[in-house]
Amino acid sequence: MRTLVVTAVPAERDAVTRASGAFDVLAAGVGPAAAAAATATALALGTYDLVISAGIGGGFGVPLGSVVLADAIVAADLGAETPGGFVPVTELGFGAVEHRPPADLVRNLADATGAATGTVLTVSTVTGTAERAAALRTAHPDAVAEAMEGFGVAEAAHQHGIPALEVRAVSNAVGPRDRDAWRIGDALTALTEIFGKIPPVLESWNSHD
Ligand SMILES: O=C(O)c1cccc(C(=O)CC[C@H]2O[C@@H](n3cnc4c(=O)[nH]cnc43)[C@H](O)[C@@H]2O)c1
Repeated sequence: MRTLVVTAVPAERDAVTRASGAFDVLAAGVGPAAAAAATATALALGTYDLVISAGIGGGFGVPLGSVVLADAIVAADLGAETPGGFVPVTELGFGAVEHRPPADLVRNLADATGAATGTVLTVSTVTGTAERAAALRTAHPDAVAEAMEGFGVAEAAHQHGIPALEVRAVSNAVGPRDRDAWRIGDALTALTEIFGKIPPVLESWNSHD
């Protein structure tokens, strides 16, 4: 199985490559557009069976330095503001706001790594207030993390007919901006640890499906 891992920045790419040589790893840039463009370009080669969006992220009620796996990858701010509140593009008759990774693979990975599972939100703006964090929690009660690239990677993968996963190591809590509280080093270490455990799970998933 050939797996492409898409990170935002070189530090995340290096955290993954330190763990294993089993992946092709690409640092695509920050945000869903850069992630989608780079992923689609790489997938056009036609050589990949799986794509993983990976990096650091903000956690909803999960410990800093822990890792979460997406069972749903959701574009949280793709829609329209209306007097009645936010309306996702799907309710306007367009596109998609959610991609679902293969459930059995997510379960196998969670069992092997101890990672928590849940919805991982993709946002174009890092949440920086308690009010916005509360609104996201209300709209997405199953959310465990937010980041900025997963939906772009998953959308590109979907358009190529390839499954996508999202793996986020939690560097900060989603909420009021507190840059000093971010634990980026711990999150990158956690990213390396989990990617060391992923290859055998992918191999056994591949051989059974
Ligand atoms: O505000 C700052 O000073 C600051 C310093 C370092 C990094 C940032 C980022 O915004 C990094 C965005 C980057 O990391 C992912 N990420 C990490 N935590 C979050 C979050 O709570 N919400 C959204 N994205 C997050 C994201 O995927 C980007 O690749 C800011």
